Amino acid sequence: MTDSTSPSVVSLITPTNIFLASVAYTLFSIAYQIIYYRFFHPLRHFPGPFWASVTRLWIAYHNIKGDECEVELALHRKYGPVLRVTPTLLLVSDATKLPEIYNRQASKSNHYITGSFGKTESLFNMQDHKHHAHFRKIAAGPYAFSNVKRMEPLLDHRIEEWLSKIGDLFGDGKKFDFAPWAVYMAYDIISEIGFGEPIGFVRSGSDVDGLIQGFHDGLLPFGLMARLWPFTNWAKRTWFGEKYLVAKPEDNSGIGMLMRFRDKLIVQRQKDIKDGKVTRIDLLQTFLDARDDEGKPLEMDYVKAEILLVLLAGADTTGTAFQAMMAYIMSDMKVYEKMMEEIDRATREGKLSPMPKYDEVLAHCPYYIACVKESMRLCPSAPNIFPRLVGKSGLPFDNNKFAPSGTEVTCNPWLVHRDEKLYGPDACEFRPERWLEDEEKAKLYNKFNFVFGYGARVCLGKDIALMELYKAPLQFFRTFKPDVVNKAQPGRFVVKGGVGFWEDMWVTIQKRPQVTRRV
Ligand code: HEM
Repeated sequence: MTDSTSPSVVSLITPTNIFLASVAYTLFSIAYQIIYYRFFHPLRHFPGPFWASVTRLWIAYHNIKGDECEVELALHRKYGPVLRVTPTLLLVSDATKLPEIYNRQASKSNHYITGSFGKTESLFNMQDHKHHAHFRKIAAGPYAFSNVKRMEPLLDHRIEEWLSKIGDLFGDGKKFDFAPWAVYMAYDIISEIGFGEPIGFVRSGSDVDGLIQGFHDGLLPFGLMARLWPFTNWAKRTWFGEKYLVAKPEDNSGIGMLMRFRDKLIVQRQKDIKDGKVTRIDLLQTFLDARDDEGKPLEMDYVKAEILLVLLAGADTTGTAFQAMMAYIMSDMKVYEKMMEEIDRATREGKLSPMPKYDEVLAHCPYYIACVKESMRLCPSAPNIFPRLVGKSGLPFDNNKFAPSGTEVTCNPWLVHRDEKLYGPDACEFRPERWLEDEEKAKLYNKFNFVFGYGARVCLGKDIALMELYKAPLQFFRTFKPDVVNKAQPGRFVVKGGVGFWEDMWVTIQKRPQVTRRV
C-alpha cells in the first residue's frame, strides 16, 4: 500500500504545483483576512472604508499620497466621529474624548515601532506606560520650565543673529523662500540649548550637511513602518530588515546622517569633559550627568537615543509652526494689522523690551498669542496618528458602540482641532479672535488642544517650543514687514509620514520704521 502511493505523492511535488499551492495559500490567507476582519472582528460594527477595515495598505497608501488628513476629514463628515482606519485601529475626531483615550495608564500601541530612529528606544517609542514613566521622571528635569526660563538669553542671541542675517541678505527687497529660513533658526536654537552651540544653519545660510533634507527623507519610511507594524515587526527580524529598516549612523541618507552628527557631538563633549572644558549646562550635559535610581549613569545608547529625539522632535516642528504663522497671518491683512497694532501699542507703552521677554508677551500681547495658537490649531506640526491601547474596562462610544480592551485607538490633532462640536461651524477658518471672545470656551480650547500630544506622553519640549514661538515671530514682525509673493497660495503644506512642513513660501521683507517707547 505505502509503496504504491509514495511515488505518486512525491511526483506531485513539481515547480508548477509548488507555485499553484503558494498562490492558493496566499489567496486563502487574503480571503480569510477579509472575512475575519469584516464579519467577525470586534471592530466590525465601526464605520469606515471597506479597504481600511480589511488591510493596513489603505492607510499606508494615503500616507504615501500625503492626503491622510483630508481623506479622513471627509470620512468623519460622512460617518461621524469614530472611524475604523485600519483593521485594528479606531480614529476619533471628538476632541472631548482626548482625556479618556490618552489617560495616564494608556500604553502606546505597536505603531510606535523602534527602528526608524535607531535600535534603542527613546521616550517617544517606549510603549509600556510604566516603563515610560520611569524614564520620563529622569528626563523631566532638563525640560522643566524653570530650566527653560534660564535658557531665554540663549534664544535671544539666536533670534538676533537670524534677524540680522535675513536683514543683510534680503532687506533690500530681494525675494526669498521663507520656509527653510524659519527652520534654520529653529535648528540653531535647538542645538544651542541642546548641545551648547548653534549648528550654523543661519551663519552659513544653508542646510548644513543636508541635515534637514536627511530628516525629511526619513519621514516617509518612519510613517510607513509605523502604519504597517505587523509586517515591519516581522521584516525587522530578517537580514533585509536589520540592514535596511533599522536606522544606523553608517546609513548614507535620512536619519543616519543625523545620527552621525549626534555621535560627533557626543564624542566632542566627552573630550571636553576629559579636558575640563565644560562650562555650560545644556540638555546633552544634563542627560550625561543624570543618574538612575541606583545612582548609575544612563546607558550611553539611551542617552544617544534621547539626544537624537531632541534633534528630530524639536527643530522641524517649531520651524513648521513659524511657517504656518507666516502663511495664515499674511493671508489675512485684518489679522496682520490687528496683531501689529497690539505689538506697537505694547512697545510704545514700554511693556515690551527691545528683545521681548516671554513673560511680557504672555502678559501684554493676547492677540499675538491667539495668532500662535490658532496657527498651530489649524496646522499642527505633526498632523499624525498617535495610537494608544484601550485599557481593561474598554472604551464606550455613542450609539452603544464599544471598543474592547486592547483595541488600538487614536486621535489626530489636525482632525480634533477641526471638531465643529467644540469650535463651531467655522472650525476650519483661521480666526484668532475665537481664543479671546469667551473665557469659558477658550478654557475648553486649551483643555482639548492636541498640538503637543496629550496626557502622560505630552511633548517634553513644549515650553521650549512655546518660548521660541512667543518671541521669534513677534520680533520678526516687529522688525520687518513681510509681503507674500503669491497671495493666493502663500506656501505649500506638505505632510510626509505624518509630519508637516511648508515649502515654497516666497516673500519679500522691508524694514519697518522703529516704534519706540513713548516718554
Ligand atoms: C511646535 C513644536 C512641537 C510640536 C508640535 C511637538 C509635538 C509633539 C507631540 C505631538 C508629541 C507626542 C507624541 C506622542 O504622543 O506619541 C511630542 C513628544 C515629544 N516631544 Fe515634542 N513637539 C514640539 C517641539 C519639541 C521640542 C522643541 C522638543 C525638545 C527640545 C520636543 C521633544 C519631545 C519629546 C522628548 C517627546 C516625547 C515625550 C514623551 O514621550 O514622554 N518637542 N511632541
